[in-house]
Amino acid sequence: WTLNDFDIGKPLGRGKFGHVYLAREKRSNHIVALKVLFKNQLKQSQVEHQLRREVEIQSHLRHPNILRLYGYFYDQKRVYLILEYAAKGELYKELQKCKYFSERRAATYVASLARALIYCHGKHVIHRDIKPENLLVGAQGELKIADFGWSVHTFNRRRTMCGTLDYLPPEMVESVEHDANVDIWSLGILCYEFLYGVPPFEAKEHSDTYRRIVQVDLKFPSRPVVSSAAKDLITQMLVKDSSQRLPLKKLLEHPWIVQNAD
Ligand SMILES: CC(C)CCNC(=O)Cn1cc(-c2ccc3c(-c4nc5ccccc5[nH]4)n[nH]c3c2)cn1
Repeated sequence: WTLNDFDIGKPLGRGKFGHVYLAREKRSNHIVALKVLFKNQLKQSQVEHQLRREVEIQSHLRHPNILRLYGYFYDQKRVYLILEYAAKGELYKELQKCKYFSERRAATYVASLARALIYCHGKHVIHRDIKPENLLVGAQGELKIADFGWSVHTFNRRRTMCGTLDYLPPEMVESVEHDANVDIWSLGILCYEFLYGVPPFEAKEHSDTYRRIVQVDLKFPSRPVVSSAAKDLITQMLVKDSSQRLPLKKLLEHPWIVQNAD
């Protein structure tokens, strides 16, 4: 591929992804999202090898709820990622607009994310960074894990935690090694945020958020009204001991998911 294979359209997202443009591949008229990364920026942050590894992983992941990486190419100064275009944009904008989701919508999203994570874990890929900012919505309203987090992961390794801590499980906050069960925790956080509009351990100061996470200081507000089945599921996912968290396969059999997910 080269840049000449594409007609470039409007910028997507708000530049927080770096530069991502709507683009159309000329021969097939296929619409894609073209992400442009500057080589000198990659060099500065020593992420070239990480990027190559992420590209390698992502190009082998084929799942309806994981945003496709179709390919990549580069020129003198830039690396271009040819990504799937998600017609309905960023999920968190939708969440901000309607404050919180219905139980049916939340359960449908959680079930599709659980299936995507089961697929990833089956391929020994973990920590798909599933906070709302990393989720896009396809033309049929289906969720797509876009995993912008690859750069956040990398920088996190080199710098103190930046951005929100809300999604980090105790083992990561206490920076002990983590396994696929971190994704169960993050999905529990996401499920809570879908239903209440805010993550469970949110606090003004990072230090307070840390403390609430490691103490699993889980409280359910009285508003909005949420079913006890939903609260039961969240309680089984937000468990400090990662080996005691509800396995994703069991999540798909939980009454709240069975009764509410489409
Ligand atoms: C290193 C590598 C393999 C990771 C690959 N993943 C990324 O680079 C993550 N990433 C995805 C994007 C991205 C951003 C926005 C979109 C969109 C999109 N559709 C929209 C519709 C309306 C409004 C905004 C939209 N953005 N579709 N696909 C996208 C893809 C940006 N970075």
